[in-house]
Amino acid sequence: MSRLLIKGARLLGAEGADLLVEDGLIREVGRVDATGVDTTVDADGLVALPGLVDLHVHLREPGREDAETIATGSAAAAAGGFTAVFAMANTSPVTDTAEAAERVLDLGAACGLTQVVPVGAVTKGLEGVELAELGLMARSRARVRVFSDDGKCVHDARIMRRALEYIKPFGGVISQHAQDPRLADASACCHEGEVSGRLGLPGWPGIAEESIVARDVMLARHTGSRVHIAHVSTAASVEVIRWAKAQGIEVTAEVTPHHLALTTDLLTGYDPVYKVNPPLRPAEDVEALRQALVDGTIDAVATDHAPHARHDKEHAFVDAAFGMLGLETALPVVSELLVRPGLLDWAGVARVMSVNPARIGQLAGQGRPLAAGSPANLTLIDPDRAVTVDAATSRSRSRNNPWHGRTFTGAVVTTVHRGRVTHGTDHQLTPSTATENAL
Ligand SMILES: NC(=O)N[C@@H](CC(=O)O)C(=O)O
Ligand SMILES: [Zn+2]
Ligand SMILES: [Zn+2]
Repeated sequence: MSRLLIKGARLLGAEGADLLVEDGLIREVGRVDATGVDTTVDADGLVALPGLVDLHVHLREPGREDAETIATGSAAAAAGGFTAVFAMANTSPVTDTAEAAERVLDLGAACGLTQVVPVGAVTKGLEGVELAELGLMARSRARVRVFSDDGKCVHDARIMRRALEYIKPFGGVISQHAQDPRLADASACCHEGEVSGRLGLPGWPGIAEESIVARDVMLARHTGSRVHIAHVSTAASVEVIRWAKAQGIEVTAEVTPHHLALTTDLLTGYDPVYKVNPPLRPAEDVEALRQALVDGTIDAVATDHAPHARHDKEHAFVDAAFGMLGLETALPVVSELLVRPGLLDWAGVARVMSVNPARIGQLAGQGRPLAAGSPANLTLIDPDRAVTVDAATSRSRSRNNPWHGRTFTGAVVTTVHRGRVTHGTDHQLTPSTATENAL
């Protein structure tokens, strides 16, 4: 059995410690004797976090392998420090059956770079009319717990209510893409306000999100079941979620790195790389989202990694596809934006990027403390390393990266998934068996 030694990592709340990894588990933490070890990772000065977990990615397989595959998306995830990702159901065909979910699970396992967890559709074909096979997906080998029609809103209140009732017995959760299709239709592509007026772009008003968030927290209260709000983007959505949590309603929420950092005025150049759903919002919303993440109203950072092929993205703004890449840049953005200014410490990052998303998505082997007996899913971070984003070197098959050319301080150095190094700088590993482990 291969034995991996991680030497001198900064564990949360502690100084340098060694971690001995064997058979996919953390065996020892503290001062570890290096004899009989196959590979050593020098983690001097690096922060060790439980492996990052992303509740919201689009891997495009099956159906749009020209934009991303489970293999390229998994590689991007590993490079970004993620040991688990939830793959949204808006593929072609849609993940709306047990077989489809198992296929995604198996393709992910075959890659072995990160845990690929299929999200099940709420409605057949994401059409919003008939419930998908929620129970069969839950009972399948894929053990689906997160259901979402993401890309579309479950806008019919009766369907949403039935879905919440159905998933309650097995502790499932509905991740809602909150967009009232009447208040923000398919053409809406810019925050409705001064900028959309000036640019002549169809407006996507905050109320289209907030009204669904308000309805869904009431449905969660009524059913006693769990709702998760995907990519929250406005201050008023945050207010509703804060109120709902104070009532004890079972609601959780995520925010993307781009909604924490980027604002509407970036659209003035009509660059489609900034076209995303929900749209980038004004600075007041961005500020409210940061505060909500820091005070726990928003539980998690999720990337909504949304790769698109050039021929879908490089169009006039109104015609381009919605979405941007996120897996490889999430940790650097969070480090730069929240950790360096002192808004969040590394324990806070572990909470919003690992512990909470693992809990929301019901993943037993993820988001666990780095202690003896835990599965060896972990991420080593250099908090002082500067990285300049180069869209051309992405592991993703797509290039729609809104951070191209930006420099962030804080970088993922090594990712360990089930005891194997899935991402790492070669020179960090001792030469003897480095190649065997460094995929
Ligand atoms: N976020 C996006 O702009 N696009 C997502 C769909 C979604 O998350 O709603 C996609 O699938 O491309
Ligand atoms: Zn969405
Ligand atoms: Zn999405």
